[in-house]
Amino acid sequence: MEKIIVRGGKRLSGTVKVEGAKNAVLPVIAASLLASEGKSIIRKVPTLSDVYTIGEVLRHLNTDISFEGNTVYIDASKELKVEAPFEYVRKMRASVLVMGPLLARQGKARVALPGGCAIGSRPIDLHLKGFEAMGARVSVGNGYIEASADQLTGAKIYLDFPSVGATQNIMMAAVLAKGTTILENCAKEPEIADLAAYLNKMGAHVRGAGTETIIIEGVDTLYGADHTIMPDRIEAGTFMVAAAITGGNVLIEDAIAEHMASVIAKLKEMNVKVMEEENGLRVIGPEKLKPVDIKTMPYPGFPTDMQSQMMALLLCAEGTSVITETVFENRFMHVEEFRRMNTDIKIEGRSVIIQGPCDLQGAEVAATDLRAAAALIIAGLKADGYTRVTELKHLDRGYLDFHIKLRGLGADIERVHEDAHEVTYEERSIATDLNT
Ligand SMILES: CC(=O)N[C@H]1[C@@H](OP(=O)(O)OP(=O)(O)OC[C@H]2O[C@@H](n3ccc(=O)[nH]c3=O)[C@H](O)[C@@H]2O)O[C@H](CO)[C@@H](O)[C@@H]1O
Ligand SMILES: C=C(OP(=O)(O)O)C(=O)O
Repeated sequence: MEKIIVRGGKRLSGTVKVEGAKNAVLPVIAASLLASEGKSIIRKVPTLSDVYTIGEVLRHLNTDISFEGNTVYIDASKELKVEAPFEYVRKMRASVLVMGPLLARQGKARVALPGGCAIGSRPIDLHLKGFEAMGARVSVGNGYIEASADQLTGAKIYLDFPSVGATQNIMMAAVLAKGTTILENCAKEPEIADLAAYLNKMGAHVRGAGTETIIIEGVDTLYGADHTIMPDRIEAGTFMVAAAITGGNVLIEDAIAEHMASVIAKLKEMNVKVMEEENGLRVIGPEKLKPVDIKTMPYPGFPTDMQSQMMALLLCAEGTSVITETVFENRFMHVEEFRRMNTDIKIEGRSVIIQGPCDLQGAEVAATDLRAAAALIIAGLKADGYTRVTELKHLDRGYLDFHIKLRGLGADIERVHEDAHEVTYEERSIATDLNT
């Protein structure tokens, strides 16, 4: 078993660069299945375990995919298989994003039901309703969802909730449908606009991505395209919180302020200085943090993917803060782990009440999801003594070289095997690299 061991008390300073966004690259790689001609080149790809998993799914579906550093080459021109088995979907629910492209291109998709996960039940009914509205027959049986249609047709679709995944899956189905699709109340996350930009480079006609109405005119054929993935706004936000909790001074290179307005607003309300510089955002942590209330919401609201990291920061604020989680039904599993670090947190329904400032103490804690992993490490940066964080498979889904980047900023942190030798970058790459 691997652990990250962090000894609190160091102020972070220096520069850290963010990777391409995990939540942008997964749908973009899935969308590459739509190209029946030509090859795609995807740049600034973070080499995370989730990215290798979607790569395995594409290989299984009969595409040629290869990784060279941060660039991925995809040739999906051969006849595709249509089934994404449970072994992949179980590892990563975003595997369901191959459903829209397969249905659009092959007229059929069979994908294992994703089931719940550590943050809630996460159904995909809105994805399926969208496919049905475009004329697909959808059935569920033996743990699989099957959808088929000789030719999808454009439709007017209203999403009951602005689901990120449903917006992406329906968009990817609609680009090859006959006629026009109008998708209303859709998700407005920057990752949706990134996907639309890639689809348009492939020859699609998508307008309005990033607003609540997306209009898609179907085309007959899509082609491979060259696309650079947007910077990861959640990784950027995570380092902003890490800088703030240590009273540090850190430049987060490639962070885009426009993508992070809600996070920046809350940090400023807490007395953290956030300044836009030419190549990123500078964050300077204050002597004393002010408490704030936070409610997670779809974009441009406060992101649920920053909720646990902000909880770590609010533990150090002078007074009472309330966090309300409205996006996922059960994303407070990390509270029990924070309690092991001498904190005062109460859960009331969908809210937590945090009484700060806590005298954080290092402890052995287990990551419950990928953002919780980062949040526990961040708390460890401030805690007295050693914090040992286990279940690092979650961290590796979403953060590349997290401890190495923190150490570059001055943190006292290492990643070790149970037998206590430090895990090198090469060892981890060998363990996850699809090409070996
Ligand atoms: C790979 C990726 O990009 N993951 C992100 C994506 O997940 P994901 O696309 O799964 O998130 P959604 O926006 O779809 O889910 C939000 C809420 O809608 C519900 N829902 C969703 C679809 C559906 O058909 N029915 C339904 O009820 C979900 O259970 C959840 O409560 O957006 C989330 C919300 O910003 C982020 O936390 C995830 O990091
Ligand atoms: C919840 C997340 O991802 P996923 O939807 O892939 O589980 C996340 O990125 O915080």
